[in-house]
Amino acid sequence: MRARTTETTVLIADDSAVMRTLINHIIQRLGYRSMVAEDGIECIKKLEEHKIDVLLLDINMPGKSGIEVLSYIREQEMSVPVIMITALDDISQAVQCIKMGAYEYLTKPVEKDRLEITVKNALSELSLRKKVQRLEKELVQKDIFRKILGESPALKTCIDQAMHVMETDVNVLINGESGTGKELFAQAIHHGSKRSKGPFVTINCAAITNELADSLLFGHVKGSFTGANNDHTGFFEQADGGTIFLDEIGDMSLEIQAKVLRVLQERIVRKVGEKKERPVDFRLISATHKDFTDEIENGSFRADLYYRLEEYPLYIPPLRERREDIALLARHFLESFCTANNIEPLSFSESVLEELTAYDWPGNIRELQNVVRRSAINRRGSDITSLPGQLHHAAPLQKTTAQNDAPQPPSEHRTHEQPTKASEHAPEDPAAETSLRDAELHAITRAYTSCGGNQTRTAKVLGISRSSLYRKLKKYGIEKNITLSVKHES
Ligand SMILES: Nc1ncnc2c1ncn2[C@@H]1O[C@H](COP(=O)(O)OP(=O)(O)OP(=O)(O)O)[C@@H](O)[C@H]1O
Repeated sequence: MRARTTETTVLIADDSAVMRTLINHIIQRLGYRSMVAEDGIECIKKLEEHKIDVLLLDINMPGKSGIEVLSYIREQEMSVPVIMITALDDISQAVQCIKMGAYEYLTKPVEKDRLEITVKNALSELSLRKKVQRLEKELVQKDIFRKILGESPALKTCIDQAMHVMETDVNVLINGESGTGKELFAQAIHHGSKRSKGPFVTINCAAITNELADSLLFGHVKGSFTGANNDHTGFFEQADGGTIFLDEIGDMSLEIQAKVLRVLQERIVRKVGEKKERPVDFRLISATHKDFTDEIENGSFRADLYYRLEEYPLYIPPLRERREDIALLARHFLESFCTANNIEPLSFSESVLEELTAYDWPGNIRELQNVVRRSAINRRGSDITSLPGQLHHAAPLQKTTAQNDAPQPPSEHRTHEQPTKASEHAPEDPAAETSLRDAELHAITRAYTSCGGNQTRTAKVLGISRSSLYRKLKKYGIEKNITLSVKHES
C-alpha cells in the first residue's frame, strides 16, 4: 500500500511543531509523501512550487491564517482539496472554511483513522472532479469541431493537432489545396482558444494592394489622404484581443510582407495620418495552398516572415487522400441542401457514391459541395442515380461557381478582388466556351505534369507569365493536384 501512494503528496501546514510531527508521522505511515510548512506564508510558497495533492491546513497560524491561505487558493483557482485542522472551540471558523470551499475539517487531536478516511475521500473527489473537467473539455472540443466532418484517420490527425494547438497562442500556418477546409480549421482553432470571445478577422491577402495596404492593415484617420472621408480601424486593430486570419498569405507582395513582419515583431500599429502608436494583441493564423520552399527560393516570400508564421504547421490533406470521407460529406451536403430548400429527403444510389469516391476532386470539398447541389437540382426522383455531366468536366466549371459560393471575408476586406470572374469573359456561345476551356485545361495539364508541378518551368513551356499561369491554375481549381492525380491514376 505504501508503494501505491508515494506519488501522492500531502502538505501539512501547522505552526505547532508537535502537531506537524504527529500528523507527518501518520501521513507517512499511510504511505503518502509529506511536506510541512510552519506558517501560512511558507504554505503558499510550497503550494506554488510543488505539486500538492491534499493540504492539511491549521486555521490559526502566524503570518497568514488558514482562512487567508484558503482565500488565496480560491482566488488562484487551485484545485487542491483542503482539509482544515481546528481546535474544538474553533468549530464556527471551520464551518466558515467549508463555506469557502474547504473539503472537510478535522478537530485536534487528529485521529489516525479519521485522517486516513478524510484524505482518501478528498483524493477520490479530486480525481472525480478532474475526470468531469476532462469530459467537459472533450464535449466543448467536439462541439467546436462538429462542423468539420470526416472519419478518415488523416482528418482525425488534423483535428487532433488543431485541438492541441488551439489551447496555445502560437501562430499557425495552415497548408492545403483550395477547398480543403483551411478556413474552417482556422475558425475552429479561434473558437476553441482563450481568444474565442474576441473577434475573428479574415483578410484575403490576394486582395490587398500595396497602395492601400497601410490604410487597410493599420487604419487611417479622416482626411489623411484623398478619399479618406472617415476614420478607419485597420485589420490588426480590429483583431485586438482575438485572431487575425491571413488567407492566401502566399499571394502577399514583398512590400506588404515587410509591414506584416513589423507588426508581428513589435505588436504596435500606427494609423495613416496619425502619430500615436497603439498596442495590438492578436493571434495569427495564416493559410496557403503554396509550397513555400519554392517561394522562398525564388525570392517571392521572406524566409524570416515564413518562420514566424509557421510556429505550428497544420497540413490539411486533399479529399483524394481521405476518400473515406467522401460519401459521408456527400450525404451531409445533400441533406443540408434538401433542408435549406424544402426539398423532400433525397439519397444517392450506391453506384453514384462509388463514382464520387473514385473521383480525385481537384477542387476538394468545395467542388464536392457543388456537385452535390447540382445533382439534387437535376434529380429525377428521390434517388440520385447519376451525376451532372462527367466529373472531370465538373471540376473546372465548378471551380468558378464555387469561388462565388465560398464563404468570403466581410465586404470591406474584399475591396480589391482578383479580376477572374467567369462573367467578365463570357463568350457568346457556351459550347465554344466549353471547348476552349477544355483545350486550355488540356494544354496546362500536360505542361504542368511534364514539368513535375514546377510553376516557373510550366509557364516557360506554355509561353505565359508565371502570374498568369497561377491565375489559370486557380481558375481551373487544379494547381498541384494535376501532378498528384495523374500519379494516382497511373
Ligand atoms: N471537413 C469538412 N466538413 C464539412 N464541410 C467542410 C469540411 N471542409 C471544408 N468544408 C466546407 O468546404 C468549403 C470550403 O472550405 P474552406 O473555405 O474552409 O476551404 P479553404 O481550404 O479555406 O479554401 P480556399 O483555399 O479556396 O480558401 C466550405 O463551405 C466549408 O464549410
